Amino acid sequence: KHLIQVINPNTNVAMTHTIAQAARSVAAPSSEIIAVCPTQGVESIEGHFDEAIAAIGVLEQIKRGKEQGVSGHVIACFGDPGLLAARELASGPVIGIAEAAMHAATMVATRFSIVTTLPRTVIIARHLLRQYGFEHHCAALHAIDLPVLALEDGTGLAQMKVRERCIQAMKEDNSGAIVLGCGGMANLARELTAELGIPVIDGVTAAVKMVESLIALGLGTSKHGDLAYPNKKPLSGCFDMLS
Ligand SMILES: NC(=O)NC1=NC(=O)NC1=O
Repeated sequence: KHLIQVINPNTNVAMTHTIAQAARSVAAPSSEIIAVCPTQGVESIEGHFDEAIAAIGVLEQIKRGKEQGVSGHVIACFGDPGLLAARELASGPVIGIAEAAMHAATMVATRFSIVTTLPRTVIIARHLLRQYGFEHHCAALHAIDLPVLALEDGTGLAQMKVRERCIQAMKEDNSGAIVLGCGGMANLARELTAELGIPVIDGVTAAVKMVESLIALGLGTSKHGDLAYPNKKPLSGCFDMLS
């Protein structure tokens, strides 16, 4: 069995469960999903400040996963917080859910739209589109204008808004696919794909399958150059947990 660590970078236990369920729904029989979230940090990630905090928790979990002998890691937040730092620490592959969903979308459509949570997180998705080279593949970005944890409040309002926004995007953007812009939306993709008749892509499930593929190909994170293990140096205060 290959252990695959799926990290919810926020500390919300309900969302960690949503993410874990989605990951396990597609995991191969040869994979075992270990779903975790930081021991300390922020309950939802809705901007640059939250991402900076969450990145430390991601690194702490990457280190723990390595100690547990996991074969690969997923960063299950649509900002892919701490992705490159995590790749320096990791031996196996590390894939972010935005990266995974965007790549999958470009394989099934020439253009895709993104439906995310708060308007202020749209800029983070834009930065990732540029970083990954997908600016010209993304036709539009939409926000349901609800906070991330509305997806776990049990009212179904956020899920209804996601559905409405996906239908609107399909009509307005002339995109062939839609990317769900939050780890907490992971359980909505299959139903929306069936109902809308358009690939609606969740990054958690996409990332799990991509990590499995890289593991099967014998591809870990390159340790040649900038993703080599961090230079050894003393880490002071609370950061000594990372040394
Ligand atoms: N765009 C987002 O909603 N990002 C996210 N914040 C979280 O806490 N999890 C996400 O996926």
